[in-house]
Amino acid sequence: MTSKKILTLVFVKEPGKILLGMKKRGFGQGRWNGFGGKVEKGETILEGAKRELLEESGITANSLNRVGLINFEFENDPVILEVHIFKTSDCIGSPIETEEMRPQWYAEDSIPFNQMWPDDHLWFPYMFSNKIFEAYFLFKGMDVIVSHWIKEMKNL
Ligand SMILES: Cc1cc(-c2ccco2)c2oc(N)nc2c1
Repeated sequence: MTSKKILTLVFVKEPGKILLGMKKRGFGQGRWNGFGGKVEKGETILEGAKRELLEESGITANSLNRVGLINFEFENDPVILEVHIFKTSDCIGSPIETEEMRPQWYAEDSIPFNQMWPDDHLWFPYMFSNKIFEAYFLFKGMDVIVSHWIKEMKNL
């Protein structure tokens, strides 16, 4: 019997560069990623994404664009992570380090994929080319992708 945990990921974009955060503790610690986390009771997924971006980076998004939906499954784990991916270039504030994340800008052509989740290099091209996508990844542990698919969508 599987269950779903809904999470968000927000990527802040400026021409030619992307803001990533080094996760300082908890799930995904030691990897660069977007900003996000759980969706709380009583908030929409969009509201949760904006809240997590502000909490983790100090940045306020005036608007977010939905770019992808990824389901992550782990072998021998009934909880599937349903991760809603957003992108924004319409923000207020400069990134600050928080307890959760250490922010850093990266040029689009020098993203530290070797210090990120192993799926990222597979779907980042969809995000950069403004292709809305849906994806599924089956993990064995935290580092090995057993199987996956990615498909471009007209909308989510
Ligand atoms: C298995 C997995 C989980 C996440 C995640 C957790 C919280 C938000 O996202 C990932 O994020 C990325 N980029 N790859 C990921 C793989």
